[in-house]
Amino acid sequence: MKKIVLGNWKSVGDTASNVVLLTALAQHAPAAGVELGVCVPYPYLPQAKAILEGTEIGWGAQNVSPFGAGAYTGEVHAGMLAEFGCRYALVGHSERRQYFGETDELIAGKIDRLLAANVRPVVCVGETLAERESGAWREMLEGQVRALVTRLGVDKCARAWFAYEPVWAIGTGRSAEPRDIAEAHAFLRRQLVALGVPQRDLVLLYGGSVKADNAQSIFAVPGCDGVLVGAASRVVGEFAAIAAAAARAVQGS
Ligand SMILES: O=C[C@H](O)COP(=O)(O)O
Repeated sequence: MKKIVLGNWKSVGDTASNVVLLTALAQHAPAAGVELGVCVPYPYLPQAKAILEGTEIGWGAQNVSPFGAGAYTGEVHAGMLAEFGCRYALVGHSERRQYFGETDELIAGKIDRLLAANVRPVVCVGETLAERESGAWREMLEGQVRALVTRLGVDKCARAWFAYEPVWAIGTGRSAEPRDIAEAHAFLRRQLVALGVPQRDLVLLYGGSVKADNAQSIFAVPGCDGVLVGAASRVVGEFAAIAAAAARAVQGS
C-alpha cells in the first residue's frame, strides 16, 4: 500500500535555507510506494521547481484563489500553480480558517478551481481542543466534509485528498495518539462513504506534530495513507527519517 509524505513549510523559509533543504531532498529518491512532496510559499515555487524537477519529488502550494484569472489583487489562481508544476495545493488548513476566516463555501470554491487545473487539493479538516474534549469532534468533522460534498458533489470530492489535522496537535509537539487518529480516520471514512464518495477513492492523511520519533506509529495506524508534516519538514534529518518510516511501513504492509 502506498504512503504519502507531504511537507508544509507554512510561512517559513528563505532562498538560502531552501536551497539546502531542497537539494538534500532531491538527492534522495523516494522509496518504492512512497510519494514525497513539499508545499512551499508562493515565491519559492520557481525555486522548488528548478531543484526538484526531474526527480520523483512533487511540490505544491499552501493556498489558491477561489477565482480564476482577473482583477483579484493579491490572489494566485490555480492556473498559475499548474504553470509552475504544482502537483498539490493545501486547502482549508486550520490556520487559514482561523486567521483568514475561510469558510466551507470559500474552501469548496478553491477545490473546484484546483481540480479544473489538474492540481490535487489536499483538504484539511480537524477539531479544536474544546471540541475534542467535549466529544463534539464527530459533529465537527461530519459538518466539514458534508459541507464540501454538498457544494462540490461526490465526483469532485473523490479526487481530493483529505488530511485529518486536529487543531490542538498542530505546532504543539503533542501529536494525536495513534488510537485517536485511527478513530477519527475511521469516522471520516464512514461519513464520506455515507455521503457517496467511493471507499476506493478515499485518501486520508494525518497532520499534527508528526516527527521522526512518532512517524512509525502513525504509519502503523490502519487506513492512514500518509502524513502532512509542518515544522519537521523544514529539518532535513527529520523529514528524511519520516520518509524512511513511510518506506518501512510500505515494505511491511
Ligand atoms: O500542515 C501541517 C500541520 O499544520 C502540522 O504542523 P506541525 O507538524 O508543525 O504540527
